Amino acid sequence: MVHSIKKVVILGSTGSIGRQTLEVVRSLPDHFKVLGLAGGANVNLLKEQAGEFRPEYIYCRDCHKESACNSRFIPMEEMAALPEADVIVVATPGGAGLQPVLAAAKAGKVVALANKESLVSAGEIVTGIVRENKAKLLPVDSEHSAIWQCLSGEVTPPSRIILTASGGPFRSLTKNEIDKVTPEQALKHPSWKMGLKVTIDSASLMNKGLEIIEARWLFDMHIQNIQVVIHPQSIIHSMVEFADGSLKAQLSRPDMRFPIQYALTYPERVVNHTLPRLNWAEVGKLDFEIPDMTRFPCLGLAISAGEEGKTFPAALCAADEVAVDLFLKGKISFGQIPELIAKVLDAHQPVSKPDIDDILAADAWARQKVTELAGNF
Ligand SMILES: NC(=O)C1=CN([C@@H]2O[C@H](COP(=O)(O)OP(=O)(O)OC[C@H]3O[C@@H](n4cnc5c(N)ncnc54)[C@H](OP(=O)(O)O)[C@@H]3O)[C@@H](O)[C@H]2O)C=CC1
Ligand SMILES: CC(=O)[C@@H](O)[C@H](O)COP(=O)(O)O
Repeated sequence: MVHSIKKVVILGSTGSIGRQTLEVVRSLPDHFKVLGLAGGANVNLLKEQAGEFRPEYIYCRDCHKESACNSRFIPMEEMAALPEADVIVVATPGGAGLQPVLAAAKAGKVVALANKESLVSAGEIVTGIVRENKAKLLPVDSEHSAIWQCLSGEVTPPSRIILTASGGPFRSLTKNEIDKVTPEQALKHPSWKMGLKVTIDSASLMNKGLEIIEARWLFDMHIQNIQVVIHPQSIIHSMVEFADGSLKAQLSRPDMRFPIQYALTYPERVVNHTLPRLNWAEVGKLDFEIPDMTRFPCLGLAISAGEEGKTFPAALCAADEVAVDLFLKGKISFGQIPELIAKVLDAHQPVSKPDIDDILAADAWARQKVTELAGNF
């Protein structure tokens, strides 16, 4: 089949998703050209990537314009809207991902979306701008890529989405034990190698809560029809149930290059011999459990914020981002992450039908509130 070479922009190229995106690009040189790269603090890696992939455009948060490399230095929002770009990979984490997603959506781009917080905080606004400008949101998050793939070819909406969760490293610990774990323990994810923030969110099950809200916007489902099942092997990436009770699931080895490649080559599927195949003899069996919201209160907090809507999800996201950072810096315990978020949500004065300024104000308020509350601990 004849295919054109897609020009790809990668925001967050020095992170876990960014590096794996570049691995996919490297393994399929006839399919992609890197048009732009953006990173934060890891200036040396960004320079190395720029040397190898020779992007026309670059952005680096922590370096001076002239020191990055030979590429043209432009802001991330401008890079996300480049007219010649075929696909924009947004893998900048947390609140830093929102403005690039909005810029790409306003420019009608195809967005391979790894950043989940933008949809959690401002799902209605982002999906509205996507629709108005005929942009496309292609999920990279493994669970949402799985659901997207399961829905392919279906003409009736699903009755239920079942998100799988690894359960994280503390799946079998008691509440008391979980509350006291160290950052080092929490960063040992059993099945995925990811950035710091999403790894801590996985350990607290906040990640699954954020993913419920993300799925709500991506697939236009009520939160009550999105459920979570613990599946420690992380081989089934999620499932969809239809009106007739039939279920579809998507499976692969836990390797983010699968959903990244699918989003980049969509609607085609492309042979890539560097991607690992499932060995059923090695897999042996697949296990499932129901999540325990008493031991993992972050999941319940996210579901409540998602059901309440308004500016609650934006406050949840921002509070979580700051709380995770405080935990990683040793300033609060793991058990204090949900405690702080619950207090922030209790104190939040929500705005109904928020516009983007309301979302940004809720985000700023929650960041300040959580810092203030943590100071009292
Ligand atoms: N990792 C994974 O497997 C998965 C991740 N996701 C989501 O994808 C997103 C990225 O995750 P992940 O790759 O793990 O994160 P990482 O922390 O590994 O990488 C983050 C990237 O963003 C850059 N960055 C951070 N802050 C800024 C900023 N303010 N301005 C510009 N660049 C910035 C970092 O630059 P630098 O390193 O140079 O500082 C780095 O390139 C998150 O939203 C996460 O939830 C979703 C599913 C799976
Ligand atoms: C790899 C990916 O997409 C993550 O969202 C991952 O699923 C996190 O693992 P948990 O299932 O432990 O949250």
